[in-house]
Amino acid sequence: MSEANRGARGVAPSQETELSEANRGTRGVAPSQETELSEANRGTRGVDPSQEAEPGELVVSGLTVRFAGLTALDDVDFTVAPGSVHAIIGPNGAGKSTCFNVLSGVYRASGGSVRFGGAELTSLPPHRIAALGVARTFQNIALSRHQTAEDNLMLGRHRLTRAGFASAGLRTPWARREDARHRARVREIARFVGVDEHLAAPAGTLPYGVQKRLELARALAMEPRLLLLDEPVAGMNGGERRRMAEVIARARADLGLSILLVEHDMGMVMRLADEVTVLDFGKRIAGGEPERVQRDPAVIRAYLGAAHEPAAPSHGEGNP
Ligand SMILES: Nc1ncnc2c1ncn2[C@@H]1O[C@H](COP(=O)(O)OP(=O)(O)OP(=O)(O)O)[C@@H](O)[C@H]1O
Repeated sequence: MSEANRGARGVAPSQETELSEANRGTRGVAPSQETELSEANRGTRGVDPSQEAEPGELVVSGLTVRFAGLTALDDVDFTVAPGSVHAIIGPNGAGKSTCFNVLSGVYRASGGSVRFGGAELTSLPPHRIAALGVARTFQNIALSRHQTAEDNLMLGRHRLTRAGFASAGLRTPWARREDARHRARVREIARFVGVDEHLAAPAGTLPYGVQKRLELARALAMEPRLLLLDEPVAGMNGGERRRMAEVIARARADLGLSILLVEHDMGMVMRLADEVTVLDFGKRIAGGEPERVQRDPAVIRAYLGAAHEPAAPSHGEGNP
């Protein structure tokens, strides 16, 4: 698959090497980052070492989220293997976005655990989770519309920037060199995602499909190890979908990222995912390889049920 990809996209090998080299260079090598990472790793709060996730592995166990009387996630388990694409699917209101919001620190879990590598994420705020190498995109585009595409990508590099506010503001030579380094990397990522020709344009003026790829580029600009993509092709036309799918496949193949994907487009899921977790009314009802999950009677029932309901069923009352 990776060979086929390489053939199809026509990226010169030198460019590819440069990208992965640069990626290796920036990812987790700066001493300040290392310290932060290992500190978070150390803060594993007395968990049995035998339950430690492998490096880069995401282990979700017993994850439960309650909102006043409504159980949005109910004892959900799944594991994302390092370097794999894992999709979370399910009818509307199944709990997919809630799951993402817990993983990225936006929502607090009511119970259960989310471990990434050695770190427990459920007690960490979003910026600490991002510092561990978890980046996300949103269902609705969340770019800074009036800033240029390039500046939006530079925002993604914020946590990797070591120049303090004062030296950056005073434009010391050191801060200028750092800025140039980040801008070079941003251009490289923009090329990788295919938005480099739009870098000077205000983000809000760009076509929808380009904005969605720009969001992905901003997440990549954080040099993540795990990418959370919330409906990356929602609202796109066929051509844009294919292009996005290709970029996601390359992010896994060339950058070695783990990718967790929430997506309604089953074609995308079948094409991209190594493994699928199916949620319905907050519960995990099936999981495994896409081909098998697609034929699972519980999954078919969940989707047909949703399609045949006059309105989305309410979770509140009947849920345990
Ligand atoms: N902040 C919140 N407060 C109260 N209820 C919420 C909140 N966020 C989500 N919910 C509820 O939790 C349930 C799961 O919602 P969620 O958005 O996670 O589902 P989803 O699978 O992402 O749906 P969709 O495919 O429509 O985006 C829904 O019943 C939703 O109304």
